[in-house]
Amino acid sequence: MPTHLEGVEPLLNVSDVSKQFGSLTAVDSVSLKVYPGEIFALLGPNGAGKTTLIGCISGLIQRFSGSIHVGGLDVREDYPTVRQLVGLVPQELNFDGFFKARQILEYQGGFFGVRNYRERAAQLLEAFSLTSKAEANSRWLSGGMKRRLMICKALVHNPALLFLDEPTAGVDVELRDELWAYVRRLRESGTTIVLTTHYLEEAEQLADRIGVINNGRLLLVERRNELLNHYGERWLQVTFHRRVEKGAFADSGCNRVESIKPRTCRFYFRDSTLDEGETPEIVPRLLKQFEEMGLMPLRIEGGRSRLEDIFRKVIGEDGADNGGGENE
Ligand SMILES: Nc1ncnc2c1ncn2[C@@H]1O[C@H](COP(=O)(O)OP(=O)(O)OP(=O)(O)O)[C@@H](O)[C@H]1O
Repeated sequence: MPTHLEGVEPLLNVSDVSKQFGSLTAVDSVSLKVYPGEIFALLGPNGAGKTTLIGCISGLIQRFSGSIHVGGLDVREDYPTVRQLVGLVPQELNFDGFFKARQILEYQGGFFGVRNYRERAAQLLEAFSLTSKAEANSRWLSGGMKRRLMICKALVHNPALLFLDEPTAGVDVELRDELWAYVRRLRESGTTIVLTTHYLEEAEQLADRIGVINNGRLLLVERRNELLNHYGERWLQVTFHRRVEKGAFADSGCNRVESIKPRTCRFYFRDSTLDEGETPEIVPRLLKQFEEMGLMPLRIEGGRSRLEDIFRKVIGEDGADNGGGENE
């Protein structure tokens, strides 16, 4: 459990859930807790089991083993109540393009028994900058507007927990940034969000915690910064005034050293500083070593591994554990 959430009841509690499709195990013994107010990203390659897991949680899939509770209620035994707590934005369009944007939201409100469904629809159209399109046939909306309308539709009944399945799949950079801004605003207004994504940058930008899923198994769940620090490395790339072999740095104390060019080496090290601006303690030691070796650094650049590198590492380790190696 994240330390800042100790004592807080999880909004979503998935316990040892498995789902088979014939001989295929799409979700394999997954346990997961999501706490109120979080953005949780479920990260995994195609076919990892993300959509199936969301289907089990949101009630679309009823036959699975294990248990799932939302707000303390069992998703199968208390389905009608749980359905009111959950909103789902699927990957594909889920409205009839011949209805107007306003109608889609009002009908959805009616379906969920929202008393003031007209006001609610108008409020959502306003919040998602769709008021001017309220009376437009939804099939004529732009791709970004359609995505926003799908989010509105999932929010009509004011769910506590919102699932976004691949919210920015196939959208351009501008629209992606716009959708991210909406997701952040939703969280600020108190909605707990679980999103699935292939886009590592999306998880890196939005999520408080990240779960990595592969072949139906949840391989790890960590706070974003901890994940970066645990699996990630920082590096320092130094261009010297003369050629130098990476072997010359065997005693540098780094995890590894790479030769980038004849005069340029990259030094990788683990670092526990969370703050990007902090200088890791190995840096002054390296600089001293360069001086002792008579090496003059002409150019120094720094960076840290991105979530993408980490994802490859975790999935690669999983492949190795399973005797695979496809991802290595
Ligand atoms: N109704 C179904 N019948 C049979 N197999 C299914 C069914 N739904 C999903 N699967 C299989 O279960 C596995 C997990 O699929 P799922 O859609 O959950 O993956 P995903 O992580 O959401 O993938 P993507 O990122 O491509 O959407 C896949 O091998 C898929 O083919």
